[in-house]
Amino acid sequence: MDALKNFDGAYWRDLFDSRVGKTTWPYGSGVWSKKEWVLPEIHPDDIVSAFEGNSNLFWAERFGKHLVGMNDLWVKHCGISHTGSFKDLGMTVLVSQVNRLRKLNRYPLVAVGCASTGDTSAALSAYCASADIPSIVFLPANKISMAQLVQPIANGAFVLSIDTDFDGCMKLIREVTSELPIYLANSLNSLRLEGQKTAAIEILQQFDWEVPDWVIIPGGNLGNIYALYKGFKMCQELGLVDRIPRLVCAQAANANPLYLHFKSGWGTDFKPVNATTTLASAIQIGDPVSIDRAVYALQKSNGIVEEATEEELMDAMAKADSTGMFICPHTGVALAALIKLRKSGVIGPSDRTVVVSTAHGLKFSQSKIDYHSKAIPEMASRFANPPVEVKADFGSVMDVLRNYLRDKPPK
Ligand SMILES: Cc1ncc(COP(=O)(O)O)c(C=O)c1O
Ligand SMILES: N[C@@H](CCOP(=O)(O)O)C(=O)O
Repeated sequence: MDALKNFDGAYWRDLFDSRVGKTTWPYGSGVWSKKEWVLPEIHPDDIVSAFEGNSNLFWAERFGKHLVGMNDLWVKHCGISHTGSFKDLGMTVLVSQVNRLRKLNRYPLVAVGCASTGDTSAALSAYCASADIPSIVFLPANKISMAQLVQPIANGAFVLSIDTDFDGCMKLIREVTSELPIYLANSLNSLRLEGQKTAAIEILQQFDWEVPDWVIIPGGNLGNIYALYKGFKMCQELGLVDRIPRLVCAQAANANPLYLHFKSGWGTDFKPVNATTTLASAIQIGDPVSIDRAVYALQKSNGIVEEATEEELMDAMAKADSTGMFICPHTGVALAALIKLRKSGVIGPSDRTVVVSTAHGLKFSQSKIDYHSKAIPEMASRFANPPVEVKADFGSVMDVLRNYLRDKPPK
């Protein structure tokens, strides 16, 4: 930081803005266009990048106006990315460093490994495959989506399907990487957070360096909420902006250890929980490795933790999709938290608010299929939009359409 402070805020703003939209290697990446803040020493030839980042900061006009009475609601689509989740931002940094270490031949690195609820393993396997580095992933059996599972398989990772949950996989990978020369790729490794923090810098850049009032992020292992905080804080400390947004971490009620800790007033000792099944499957985590980082970030940003039930998160996802988005259930958790915070008045109608969307909805399509076919037990699926089956003749089709159009007068 002292070295970075040799240059003022205007210098950094201009430097980062000058790289937007460029393909000069490696500055076409939303991560490596901030190389000096991420991993300054690495040579560009060692960088493993898919030009990740630079994701769409989408004005959620219709969801904002019609569902939460806001005109300044935005969704940062970090899931519109190479492997379909925000994990690419951190994985490019970690795999680049491993690539560099292997070339130095100083460390007996035989592979890179992670425990995963799906998206970390997808990102790790893709970036390792790109650099011809062996990858090993520990997955909780039958607890991730098919789309998530096929990614490491297709990318050539060594995939272990383990009869436990994510927390069990995380315990095992920590034990294994302390015994074997396998490099740990989970966000316990801070290299991941150095990449993920650039989403915060992008958000400020996309607002022309104006600071939003709120940023809402779904939380599981809790590395990302800290990474976003670090990105905002670096921008403040280096003079690019004069304040940071208030952060909200949104959790599934079925996997809500941070929420319970927050509601206890950040009581003396954090207690992990036994995370139970949630349709926001990627955050079914009861013993998050970055709990201390997340508490620090929330305390330093006057932050809040909210939770969402299964019905609340799925309804929020369905409503968001009905406004033209196609979000994952985890973004549904964040939007459900927003709805609650608007109802309680904590977030005001004119507050500029960003919801971080962490994965593409296509990775979790089965949950959407189940919702819209009303196949989720004990869930009303109020906004289900099932297809209408109709005989293949003109008369039957016209009858269905006349019925559908009857209460839709032309505008
Ligand atoms: C799609 C998705 N959203 C949100 C999260 C939560 O991120 P973190 O684990 O950094 O809290 C994860 C991973 O945990 C994820 O895969
Ligand atoms: N949801 C994550 C869980 C692991 O998170 P990490 O940031 O510690 O790798 C996943 O996609 O595996």
